[in-house]
Amino acid sequence: MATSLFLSRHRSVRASGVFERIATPAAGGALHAELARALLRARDAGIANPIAIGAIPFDTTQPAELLVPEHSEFFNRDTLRPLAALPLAPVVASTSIPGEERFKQGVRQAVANFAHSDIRKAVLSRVLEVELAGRADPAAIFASLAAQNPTGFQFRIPLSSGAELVGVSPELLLRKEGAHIVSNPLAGSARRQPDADSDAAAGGALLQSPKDLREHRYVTDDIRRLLAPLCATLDVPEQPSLLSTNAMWHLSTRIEGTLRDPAQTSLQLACHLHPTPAVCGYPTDLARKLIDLVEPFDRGLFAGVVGWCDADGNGEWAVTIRCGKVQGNTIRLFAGAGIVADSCPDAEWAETQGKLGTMLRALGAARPSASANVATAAEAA
Ligand SMILES: C=C(O[C@@H]1C=C(C(=O)O)C=C[C@H]1O)C(=O)O
Repeated sequence: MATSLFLSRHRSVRASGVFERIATPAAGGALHAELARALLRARDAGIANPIAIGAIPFDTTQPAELLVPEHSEFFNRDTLRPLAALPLAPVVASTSIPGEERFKQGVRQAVANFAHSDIRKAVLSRVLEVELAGRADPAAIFASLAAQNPTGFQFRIPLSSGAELVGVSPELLLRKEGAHIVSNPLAGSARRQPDADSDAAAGGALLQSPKDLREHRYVTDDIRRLLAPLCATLDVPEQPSLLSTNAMWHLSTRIEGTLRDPAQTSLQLACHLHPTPAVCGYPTDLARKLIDLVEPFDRGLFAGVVGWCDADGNGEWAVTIRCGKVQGNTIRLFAGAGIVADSCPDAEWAETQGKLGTMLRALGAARPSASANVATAAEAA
């Protein structure tokens, strides 16, 4: 059984061995009691500081992919030696589902829908099925991804099917330490540019873009609505700031709060917020229905939640984006974009291309962007 990894500027975790797997779906809430019992069993079995690590799917009625490992250790990411580059089989083919025309048609369909419904935002995504000449090695992909993306949340989660989830998310859904919580939603995006001046201009334009500011606002308003009743203090900055990855600029808001009742676990709180309008839309239930109608594939773990939680409920959960599911010779990559009334199909397609660039570059299948060399990447939280 491969190692599970979740790297963060905060605390990084490495876990191995399977004490128990937990597949109870997050919807309905039974998962949290089940997890608490599993962590108690682990402690009774002699595991000193048991944790759970893994992922929750976008659709929370689907099985969770959590495990309580036999061994886990926390470490400081900065002290990690750079992972040695491992040989990667070359990419031989890639197929988008849906294809370009069908995706743009979906954007038009969503925009038309807004005029006749209460939906204000829907996040539409696509899959890129990438086939390699040989076995897709998750360790090699992770090493390449970590070397190219030193910030954000790098993760490697072995799944019950034998596949692996690998990615680097820039988006913190929820971190909890005692009563202190932080969430750092992202929404509203622009592609990084190859030369420094146009790159800075693209970031500056994003910060002023009414369309992107609106897209972002749906997310922060919804997170405020969900967290305010649970918090004694809650700070939601009025204006977003910029966060950059190697491929994208994002509008970003760091939300911080103090819980009234610190007994809620980080996973309970993450599930309370999930899915935010950053990956689903607004209002949530209507947007989810529209996504079901328009997207011709199952998101699975994409746009879900990935991270870890300890027996005191402390932990950190990122939004499962900029990722792929690795199995055999293939890796299934995912990317989405928030659609609002003034969205343009060409620009939304280009946004998903930009987002796919992070994983494609790790696979050696995209030109390295000059912007990847700009050492300004801010970091979530
Ligand atoms: C859905 C994705 O990203 C989400 C959507 C964003 C947007 O629409 O601007 C930005 C960051 C993420 O919250 C993705 O990367 O696939």
